[in-house]
Amino acid sequence: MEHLEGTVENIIFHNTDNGFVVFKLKPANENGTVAVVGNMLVPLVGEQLELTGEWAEHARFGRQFKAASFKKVAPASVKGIERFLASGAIKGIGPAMAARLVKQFGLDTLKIIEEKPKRLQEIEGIGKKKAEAIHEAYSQQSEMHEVMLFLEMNGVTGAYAGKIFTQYGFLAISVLQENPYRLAQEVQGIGFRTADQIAMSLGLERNHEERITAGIDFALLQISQAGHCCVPEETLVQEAAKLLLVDPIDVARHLSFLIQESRLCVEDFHGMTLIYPRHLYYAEKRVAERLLRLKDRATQAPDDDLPAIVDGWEKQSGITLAAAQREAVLSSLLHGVLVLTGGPGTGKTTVVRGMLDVLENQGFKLLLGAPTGRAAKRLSEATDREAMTVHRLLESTGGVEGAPLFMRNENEPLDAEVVIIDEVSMMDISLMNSFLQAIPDGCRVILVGDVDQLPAVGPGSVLKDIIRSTTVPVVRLTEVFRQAGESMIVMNAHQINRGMLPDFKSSKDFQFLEISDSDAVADAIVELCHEQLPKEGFNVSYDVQVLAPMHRLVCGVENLNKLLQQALNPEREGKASISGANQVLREGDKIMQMKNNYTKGVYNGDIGFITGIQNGRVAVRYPEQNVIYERGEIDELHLAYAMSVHKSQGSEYPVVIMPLISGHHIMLQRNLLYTAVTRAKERVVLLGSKAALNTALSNDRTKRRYSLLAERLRGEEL
Ligand SMILES: Nc1ncnc2c1ncn2[C@@H]1O[C@H](COP(=O)(O)OP(=O)(O)OP(=O)(O)O)[C@@H](O)[C@H]1O
Repeated sequence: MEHLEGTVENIIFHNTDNGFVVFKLKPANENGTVAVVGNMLVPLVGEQLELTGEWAEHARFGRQFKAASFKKVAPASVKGIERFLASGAIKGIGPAMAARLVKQFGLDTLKIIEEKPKRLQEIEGIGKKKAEAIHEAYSQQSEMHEVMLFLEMNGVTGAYAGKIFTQYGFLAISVLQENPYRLAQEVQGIGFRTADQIAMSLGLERNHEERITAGIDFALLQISQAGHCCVPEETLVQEAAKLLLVDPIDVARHLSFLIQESRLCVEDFHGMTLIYPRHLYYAEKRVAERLLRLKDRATQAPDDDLPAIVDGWEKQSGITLAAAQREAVLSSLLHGVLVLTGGPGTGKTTVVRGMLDVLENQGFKLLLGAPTGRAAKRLSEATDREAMTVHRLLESTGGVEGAPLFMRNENEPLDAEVVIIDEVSMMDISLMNSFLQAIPDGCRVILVGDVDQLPAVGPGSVLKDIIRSTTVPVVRLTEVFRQAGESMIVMNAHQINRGMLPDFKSSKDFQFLEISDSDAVADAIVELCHEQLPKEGFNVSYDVQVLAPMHRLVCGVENLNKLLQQALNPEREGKASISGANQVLREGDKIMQMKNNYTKGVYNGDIGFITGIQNGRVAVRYPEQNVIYERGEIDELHLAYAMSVHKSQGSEYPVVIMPLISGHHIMLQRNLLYTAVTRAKERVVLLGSKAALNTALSNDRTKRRYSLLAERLRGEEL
């Protein structure tokens, strides 16, 4: 790290969203100026700064100083003070007035403005009112700078300082002194680790109770991000102690306190103490309560000869239902809650169509939904009826990640007598809770999904737990109705689901390209996308999806995206681009929205294309709408030439390409491969080693997620 001291000459560029600023600095004891870049509150012209950072060579702008942190030095010379005041920093003082002020008060000018504003009236043109106004404006400026200085001194640099100041304004110092961990809860973009770093530099004790609380919260957050609703007490204590570097006994003691205060929830189950974050505890409990209530409350169908209704439908549609399929349609007429599960080609769609027809015939008002836009679209196409995302169904009105706001809830329930949701394996416990709260008593709920798919990204294994509980009617379709010749993908998906080697020989619809070296696998994927598939008539942007088991390594999502971007949408004169976290986004790129943004109406997993980039703003075209992202929001976007299998859930693509390499062994699981393969409609190309394929096939130890939904549904003593 190097130091640089000097006076700010002028501001060249300033981005208000992320605090990025470029300015010219005149170094002390040197002629000329240098360019400084960094993330910080915009300095004032004439201000003297002490910067720490490093010199760098910019391809277009040449040598510049990249400032990591800065410290303000009060202008020490009369000239410095005059420049500072002349810069317009203080409302009411321009260059002429600045000159008069320093002429009169010299080095004491700032002190007089601050402490003896009455004396300002000694200057011609300054009356009582104006003197007060100058004093006021200066105090405000200095207060802000005091906050910035305080943050700087405590190791909070650039963008963070800006965010903290934006959130708390002049209260920032007291918030930080009281409980710096509030930042993790209240300031977007600041997590536990940053807040902890600030707290440590403020001298907070390792064992401080706010620190331990924050550590426990963070450990719980990580655990829920791994898919669990709750966690055994010992695991939580160990995790938090490791994170905080404190004695587990202290964590355990504090945990008991948090439970006593009802800030966390607890459940004892077979001698095991399970800890829940409050929202997940209530979500799980209410999902169970609601399902049990709705189960037996369905309004009866007007006709009572139910088998005759199904017979009538078979005749009219020309389809003879298999026994399980028939049972499913009948059950939809009988029960308040019904689960329909089965793999590809087992007739789920056929059965749903049957259910819709018979229920509609009985006069029931129906609604259809699915957790993602893509899945809703497919459901709508397959049933010739309107289908919406669950978020739209519930009339999402914003809110933030983890705390969405829905217009539809127990007070304002959905106007429906039957609601059918497809791809339910993707619904986490929170969304299921919001959904069930909006179902009026008497309304039927039909949950359709493939329980062998990967579970939801969010916490819980709702579909699996409901089935496991055996308290809700479940129809499981196992017979495959597609012929081998008709679809090798479906046949092979079932082979994979049974842990058996797929058939790669019979059709080019399902290929395995054996390549042992990871770099060669990555190259082959690019070649397929860039050369071969387009030659065969595929539109790679729309028809082909590369899925990877992991983010890391040569064949991980990140690297494949870089390689594919280079090949499919290379840099070109006149094509605008913008740098984000670990990626460059370019006009024409295929991108994915990475989290639910309720305000913009774009959701985790939505795919779009960048249509323009201007002044740090990115325009994206989604199938349903165009959306503008401000500079500070572009981290919500990620290149999507390649994506993780998890993110592909609920979508289907003509062609799926997936690397299978040993380096990804921790992620190679049967349900991951099964989920990937079942995304494809026309062709699957797997590339990699047989060993990796075998690992994926044989590993069916899908990690059990901690949840007590099944037990609650069974009414077990907890
Ligand atoms: N009882 C049946 N008799 C004859 N054909 C059937 C029957 N049930 C389903 N099929 C046929 O089997 C194929 C798969 O059915 P369907 O699309 O309903 O299954 P699915 O479970 O929704 O599959 P996917 O998830 O792959 O779309 C379709 O061509 C359908 O017409």
